[in-house]
This record gives sequence, C-alpha cells and structure tokens, in this order.
Amino acid sequence: MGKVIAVANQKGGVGKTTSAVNLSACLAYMNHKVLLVDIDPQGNATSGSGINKADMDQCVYNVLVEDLEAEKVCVPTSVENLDVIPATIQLAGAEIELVPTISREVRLKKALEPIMDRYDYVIIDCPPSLGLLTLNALTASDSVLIPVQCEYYALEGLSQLLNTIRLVQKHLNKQLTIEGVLLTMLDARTNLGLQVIDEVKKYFQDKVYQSVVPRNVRLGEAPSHGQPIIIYDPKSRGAEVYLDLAKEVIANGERVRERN
Ligand SMILES: Nc1ncnc2c1ncn2[C@@H]1O[C@H](COP(=O)(O)OP(=O)(O)OP(=O)(O)O)[C@@H](O)[C@H]1O
Ligand SMILES: [Mg+2]
Repeated sequence: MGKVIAVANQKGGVGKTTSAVNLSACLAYMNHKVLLVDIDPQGNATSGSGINKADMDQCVYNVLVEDLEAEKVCVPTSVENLDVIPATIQLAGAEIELVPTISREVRLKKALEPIMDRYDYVIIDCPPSLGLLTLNALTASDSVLIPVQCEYYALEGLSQLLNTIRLVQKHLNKQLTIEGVLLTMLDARTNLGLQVIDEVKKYFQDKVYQSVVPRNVRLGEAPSHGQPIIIYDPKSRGAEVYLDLAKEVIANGERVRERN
C-alpha cells in the first residue's frame, strides 16, 4: 500500500508545487511507482509535469464532485513510473460545490482507495489555503510535508497550519503525522536565509530535512518546459537537492516501519 504525502502550506509561493512535482519525479526516477495528485485549481503541478490542461475534459474536479473513478482521470507522464491526476480551473468551483455534500472532507481519500495498491507514493499538491480542498488532502494523507521559504516571516502563519493539522488529527484522520519541514529558496549569500534556517530548526527540530533547496534558476525554468528538474537539467543543483530529499523521505519511511 502506498504512502500518501500532502504538500501543504497556506502561504502562497513557498515552493509547494515545485517540491511536489520534483519529489514525485525523483521518487519515480528511483524506481518507485508514484502518483502526483493536483488539487490546486491553478493546475501548476499538472502543467509542470508536462500535461496540457487544454486537452483535459475531465480532472480531479469530476472525481471530487461527481464521483468519477480516479483511474479514469489518471494520466501517465513522460517520466517513467510517474502518473498524474490533473487539475484544471474547473476545480475552482469545487471549494463551494462540496460544501453541502455528504462526507465532503473524505472524498479524495475514498476516491484514491481503489488505486492505492498500484503506487508506492502518492504526493498531493495543495492550494494556498486551508479550505475544503486542503482538508480533503490532509484527510487522505499519512503525513504532511511543509515547504517553508527561507525569508523573513517564514514562520508566520504556520501556527494556523499546525492548528488545522491538529483538528484533522482529532476529527478526520488520527494517523496524520508531519512528514517533514522543507526549507526552500535559500539564498546562501544572505545572512537572513541562514537565520531563518536556525529559527525553523529551533521550532521543528528533527522534523527539518537536511536537504535545503537553494534558489536555483533551472528550478524556476523547468515548469515552463513541462519538465521536472531531473529531466530538464539533471546536473543542476536543484536536481541534486530534490534527489537528496527523495532519499530522506524514503529513509524516514523505513525508520518508521522499523519502529512499528
Ligand atoms: N528553489 C527555487 N529556485 C528558483 N525558483 C523557484 C524555486 N522554488 C520555486 N520557484 C519558483 O517560485 C515560484 C513559486 O513556487 P511554487 O509554484 O512551487 O510555489 P507554491 O507554494 O506552489 O505556490 P502557490 O501557493 O501559488 O501554489 C514559481 O515560479 C517557481 O518556479
Ligand atoms: Mg502551487
């Protein structure tokens, strides 16, 4: 049975999609079967993994709102072992349309159940909000990976996210844990970035990944070519760091299995 990891932070532009796409592609590159689920109406994880949104007449919206089987919208990517459940702008309506529906927070979890045994990892890219779409992701997940941008105000707003995680643990998904905190977009030339790393480590301690994602031009360019960094520029620093992150995620999973 695959492990489900939500990539979440309600703050916008902190590197959620970049991390979801590239962690997924690196896990797939390391021979794991991976499903990337885009539940952000912006659909950036969809286009970033090379899927043309204009070609899609169905997406995760139809799964969440109309009970379409997840496998009907699952598409392979040009990366071996990596499938995507895409999102298009149609999903923007779901946040409101789901409000009156039964079990509105468990729709994604239920939809993924029939295809879970096909994958080693399911990575969910969340929108920058703590609404019903993110709640669906947290309810469907074993753990949450939290990207934190190395900038002033980095920790601001995180208490809201942690609070939501606690509420989900209490009411919807007891199993949910914090997978890890990923520092992103570090500009190593500034002291500020290093200060933020210290501060985040003080707060989250051993939950912070050793891998820290630098600001890297190639990482910023890759989405416009519809390619994960491991394909776009496998020798770049960005590719190296996301491969290291994938190794940490795998190793952490093995440690947890040994403990249980
Ligand atoms: N390490 C990096 N180096 C350079 N550019 C980056 C890096 N990480 C992300 N970016 C760029 O920064 C922008 C925001 O990143 P991204 O889309 O991953 O954030 P997000 O948290 O998913 O945003 P949103 O909240 O809108 O969904 C994008 O243009 C992305 O290409
Ligand atoms: Mg995003």
